[in-house]
Amino acid sequence: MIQFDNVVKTFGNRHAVDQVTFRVDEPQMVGVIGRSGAGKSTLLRMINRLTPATSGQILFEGTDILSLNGSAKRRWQRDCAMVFQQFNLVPRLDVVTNVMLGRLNAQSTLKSMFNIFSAEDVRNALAALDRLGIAQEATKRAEELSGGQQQRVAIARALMQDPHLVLADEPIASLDPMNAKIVMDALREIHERDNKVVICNLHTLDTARNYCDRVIGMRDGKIVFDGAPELLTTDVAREIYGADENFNEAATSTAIESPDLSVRRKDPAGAMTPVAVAAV
Ligand SMILES: Nc1ncnc2c1ncn2[C@@H]1O[C@H](COP(=O)(O)OP(=O)(O)OP(=O)(O)O)[C@@H](O)[C@H]1O
Repeated sequence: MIQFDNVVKTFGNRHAVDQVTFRVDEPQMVGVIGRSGAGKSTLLRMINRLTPATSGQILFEGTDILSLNGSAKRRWQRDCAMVFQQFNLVPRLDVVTNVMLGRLNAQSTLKSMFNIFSAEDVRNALAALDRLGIAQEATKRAEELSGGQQQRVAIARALMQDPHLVLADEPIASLDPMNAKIVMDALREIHERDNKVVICNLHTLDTARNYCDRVIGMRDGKIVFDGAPELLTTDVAREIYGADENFNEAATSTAIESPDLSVRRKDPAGAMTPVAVAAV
């Protein structure tokens, strides 16, 4: 599916992402963790070409996405939907229009300029909002919604893109624990029901452990851990976060109540397996 080969991103003489190589070969929910400045956002932003890579290759199903230009690049950006920490909605527009903006790259420039959407777009947007449990807010302005509701609108907008993969850059960093759980549950549901790759930057270890099939740990731009959440011991976490023996996991906790993934996480063959034996 997606493959990184020796990807580097430098800002001046600083390596934000340093020789990163990994591949995701099946629809997985991948959590990327690491302390602030480790390179998580830069990694994600290179996938959808918001940040240009300095060198290396990113392949999606064999296509070198770093060399895409013009309409091919726009099509790719539609195919990998991005969810941001700050939601990136248009505050004064109503919710349903915000969701339909996910279709923009799929329509003509003229239609895009005037926000002209078809009846089918409206139906699909309402269905996406319904799936996220907020269809009743469709006619409100985005700015009238709580943070958690706005993030669900942003996820509905991502769904409108019918993406190949969903990239979420610290989607719960601005949310309280209850809304964080709703948003993480929604991302997990998209992964499971639609069989999508979801790559999610997370600040907190417990969220990565609870929701992800695979965790990538970054430190100083490099991948220092790549494995199943069960392998993410305190010692490994210490290495990722660069903390000494006084490292306290609670400092990276959001206290989200754990979902019961024991009956949900899939093995590579698609069969359900308990968390303890789930493979990367
Ligand atoms: N546009 C930029 N210009 C210069 N330096 C940048 C830019 N974007 C990121 N960096 C630097 O690259 C490094 C990695 O940043 P990045 O935002 O990817 O880290 P992060 O792990 O996502 O951090 P956080 O969790 O705080 O968002 C940092 O040292 C950062 O200062």
